[in-house]
Amino acid sequence: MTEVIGLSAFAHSDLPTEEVERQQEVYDALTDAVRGLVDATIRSTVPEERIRSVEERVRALTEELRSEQLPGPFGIHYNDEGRSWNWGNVVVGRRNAIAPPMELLERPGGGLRAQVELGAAYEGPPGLVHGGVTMLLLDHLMGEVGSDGHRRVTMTGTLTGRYAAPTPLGPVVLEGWIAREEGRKVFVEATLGTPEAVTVEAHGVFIIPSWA
Ligand SMILES: CC(C)(COP(=O)(O)OP(=O)(O)OC[C@H]1O[C@@H](n2cnc3c(N)ncnc32)[C@H](O)[C@@H]1OP(=O)(O)O)[C@@H](O)C(=O)NCCC(=O)NCCSC(=O)Cc1ccccc1
Repeated sequence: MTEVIGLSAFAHSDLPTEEVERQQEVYDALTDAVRGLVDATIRSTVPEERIRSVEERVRALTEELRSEQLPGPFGIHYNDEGRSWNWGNVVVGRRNAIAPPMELLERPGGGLRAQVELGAAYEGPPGLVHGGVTMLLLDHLMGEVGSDGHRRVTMTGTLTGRYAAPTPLGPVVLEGWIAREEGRKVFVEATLGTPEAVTVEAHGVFIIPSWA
């Protein structure tokens, strides 16, 4: 059953959490393999004729996966045990090879933190993380912070960032916290950087929508 709330589609599922976890392991392995393929596609130096042969085999694998597929995006699924899974999400999706993926952890003192490894697929300026990617990760983390443990829905209203220094590809750390709240507005602050230094500071107004 799919329930449409505001702009989002949430699908109720009868899958028990144990089965969700089992399936997640299966897809984690596939997604990790595809992520490796993305990185290898960028960095491979094998001769051109081998590239053509790999292309044919990748197309065949894609056809095999497409033989049975959803009519649209994955959406957010949830069961009666309170487990939800958004495996298509561009930042945290366990079946999305574009997602690093980012795993969210509790931040001491409140809010959330995360550590991700950003490789060649996230490059903007040479050797550096694309500025849009850093804001993508920050937006997601800050949205989750604003939701206060999924207690409420929040959507990004306004997001601003200050790029204080370039972010090299490699390990990246993020943290975000609620600065204050005014009615339906949740003011969230966050930082992103290397394990040694903050490179981006972000401020966001996350809104609890009128329809929520
Ligand atoms: C929902 C809303 C943002 C606001 O609509 P309504 O509910 O009708 O709001 P209403 O007009 O009743 O004003 C209430 C109060 O709020 C204020 N205010 C209003 N707007 C803004 C503003 N832009 N910026 C700042 N403040 C604003 C307004 O002045 C008023 O303040 P007041 O009480 O007078 O002091 C709507 O414009 C929308 O859907 N925009 C698209 C959002 C979208 O697509 N975002 C991207 C996808 S989410 C994502 O990717 C991240 C994510 C990841 C993971 C997890 C979670 C998140």
